[in-house]
Amino acid sequence: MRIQSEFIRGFSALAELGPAISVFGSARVATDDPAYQVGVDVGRALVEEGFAVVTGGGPGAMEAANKGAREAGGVSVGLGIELPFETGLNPYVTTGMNFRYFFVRKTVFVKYTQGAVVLPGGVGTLDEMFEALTLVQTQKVNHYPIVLVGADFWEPLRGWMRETLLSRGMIAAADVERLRIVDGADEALAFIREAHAAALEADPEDVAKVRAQQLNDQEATS
Ligand SMILES: C/C(=C\CNc1ncnc2c1ncn2[C@@H]1O[C@H](COP(=O)(O)O)[C@@H](O)[C@H]1O)CO
Repeated sequence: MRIQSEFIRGFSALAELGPAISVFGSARVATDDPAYQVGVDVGRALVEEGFAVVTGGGPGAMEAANKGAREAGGVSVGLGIELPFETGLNPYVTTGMNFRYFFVRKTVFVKYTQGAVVLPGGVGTLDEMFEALTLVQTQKVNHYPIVLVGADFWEPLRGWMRETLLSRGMIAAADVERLRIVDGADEALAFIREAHAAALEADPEDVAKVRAQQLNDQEATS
């Protein structure tokens, strides 16, 4: 029951959200780390393109993306998580909620966004990135671009995926290509823009359908 109500709360909280992009990334990046500024730039660029920004609402790269989004005057969402060492939502979140369950939160991330920008991070970031990739690989989610920012950080991972996973037949070549690696906010945004336009062209009613589904969810829960 607790799990069910958390799904309902999550769906209700974001039911009115328009086009949005998830931003995943390390909770531990300091504000003076160059990676923090990349997060700020990503948040700002997404808002200027018309997207809401959805992060884990915590510190580090999440805070950076929320900061960029908020300073650009956009919708800055934080899907926080209750942890033994509570950090709370960062001050740049304009729409927030806290989850008890990681798996509910991950569902909300993918359900209410049209793609993901992944900044360098640790196991939490990898978990979120591979969750999204699994859903795309299995076609549970379509037209969901995943862009990894920071070639020096991400290329070794993609190399391992090619040299170990692909060469042993555990993934397909297309799966490796599903992860686009770029440097900087401008390149990330260019990919998201291109992928979003392609999604709309492939299915012009896509955004309208997502919106209608969100409104249905809201009605079902109210
Ligand atoms: C460890 C620290 C803070 C933890 N607080 C978090 N708050 C919100 N979301 C979090 C937190 N920690 C992890 N996440 C989620 O995972 C990703 C980051 O994990 P990583 O292991 O740091 O890469 C992130 O996208 C969040 O969704 C420090 O004080």
